[in-house]
Amino acid sequence: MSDGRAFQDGYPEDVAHCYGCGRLNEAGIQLKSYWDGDETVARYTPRPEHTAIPGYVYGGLVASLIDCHGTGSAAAAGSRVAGVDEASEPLLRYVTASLQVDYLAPTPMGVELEVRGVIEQVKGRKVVVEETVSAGDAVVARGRVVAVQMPQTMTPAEGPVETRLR
Ligand SMILES: CCCCCCCCCC(=O)SCCNC(=O)CCNC(=O)[C@H](O)C(C)(C)COP(=O)(O)OP(=O)(O)OC[C@H]1O[C@@H](n2cnc3c(N)ncnc32)[C@H](O)[C@@H]1OP(=O)(O)O
Repeated sequence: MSDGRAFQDGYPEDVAHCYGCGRLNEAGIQLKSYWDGDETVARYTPRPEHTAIPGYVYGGLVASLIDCHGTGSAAAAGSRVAGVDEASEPLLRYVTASLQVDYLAPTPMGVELEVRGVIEQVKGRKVVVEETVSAGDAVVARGRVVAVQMPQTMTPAEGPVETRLR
């Protein structure tokens, strides 16, 4: 895994509040994604409140990991193509247009999950990312995210962060 700045640490401050990946959302997951060669990777250990049935992870959490690793991977890949310095400059902003998830096996609690992304396409404002979620040697979910660069019209809400997070 790459050292250095996570993709999400490169999000501009006014869009760093996402529940899944915003570094400024103290109640959130704060997922961190990195390059690993041509692929992308994130690791996360679910918390007790992410339980579906005792011992197993809620599918919505698995979907969130795929969602936010996908948009993070899109931000990194799209920014790279656009010539943004990923180590120091703010990354381009991408939002989820489409999120597909296939649950292949129950996801156990108490295990660090690994999310891997492969950049399938960078085309104009769109990036497509294919992903897997693994628990140890077992692939527990597959996913696909279509991310689109945030339109200029989708501006962050005004007011203090506490208000915007409500
Ligand atoms: C870096 C900071 C990032 C911080 C945010 C992290 C976000 C974390 C993940 C999220 O939770 S984001 C919140 C959930 N997502 C939204 O609220 C997005 C709501 N949807 C929209 O605002 C618009 O539909 C969207 C911006 C996604 C697309 O509208 P556009 O008018 O900009 O897209 P356009 O029609 O120009 O299409 C651009 C390309 O995307 C494709 N596309 C658009 N919507 C699609 C869709 N739903 N499925 C598949 N492809 C889609 C479209 O076909 C086209 O591909 P091609 O260039 O190949 O023709």
